[in-house]
Amino acid sequence: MKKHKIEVMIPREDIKRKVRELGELIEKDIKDSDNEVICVGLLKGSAIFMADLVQRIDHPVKMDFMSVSSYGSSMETSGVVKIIKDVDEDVEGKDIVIIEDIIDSGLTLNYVKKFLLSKGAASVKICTLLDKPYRRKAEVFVDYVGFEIPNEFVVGYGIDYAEFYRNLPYIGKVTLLD
Ligand SMILES: O=P(O)(O)OC[C@H]1O[C@H](OP(=O)(O)OP(=O)(O)O)[C@H](O)[C@@H]1O
Ligand code: HPA
Repeated sequence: MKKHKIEVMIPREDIKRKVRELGELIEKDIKDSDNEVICVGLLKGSAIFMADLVQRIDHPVKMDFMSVSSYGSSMETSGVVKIIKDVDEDVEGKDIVIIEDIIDSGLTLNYVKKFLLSKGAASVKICTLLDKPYRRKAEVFVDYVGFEIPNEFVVGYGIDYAEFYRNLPYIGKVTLLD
């Protein structure tokens, strides 16, 4: 790992408040659906966000996880998305809410949304804690966004730099030092 420093970008109290708001929004949208609702977290980045968010949804939902990889270096995505672990649940006829930590190029969510629709999901919505809209390579409609952030490399609350820092309770900005 290169020499770097980390500064707080979004403190834990702001994340807490936002997670509560997102949970309420999702609850409002799903509570009248006759379909089963499955929250699908994308590993590993969404794990902490997902765990907090589902507790803020006052409606019975299932939890499932997918693992997808976009090959690349520790700070860049390559554009090639591959499914490492599929959902366990049958998604046919279900309402899916994909839970993601961050959207950057959009390639991951674009691919996963199409994949779940191709398996017969009745609807697929997307909830991301962070949105970096500046480097989109694929169009994705995001239904629920926590924070729009500048084009900085961030870590914490599930998000990693070379697999470290997922355990930080806040979102931090990484600056490389020379
Ligand atoms: O919009 P994109 O450019 O596709 O980038 C976003 C994806 O990249 C990161 O995942 P990563 O592949 O690093 O896996 P991780 O969740 O295990 O950290 C992040 O968690 C998103 O899933
Ligand atoms: O800012 C980021 N941090 C960590 N992983 C990422 N994947 C896309 N953007 C980021």
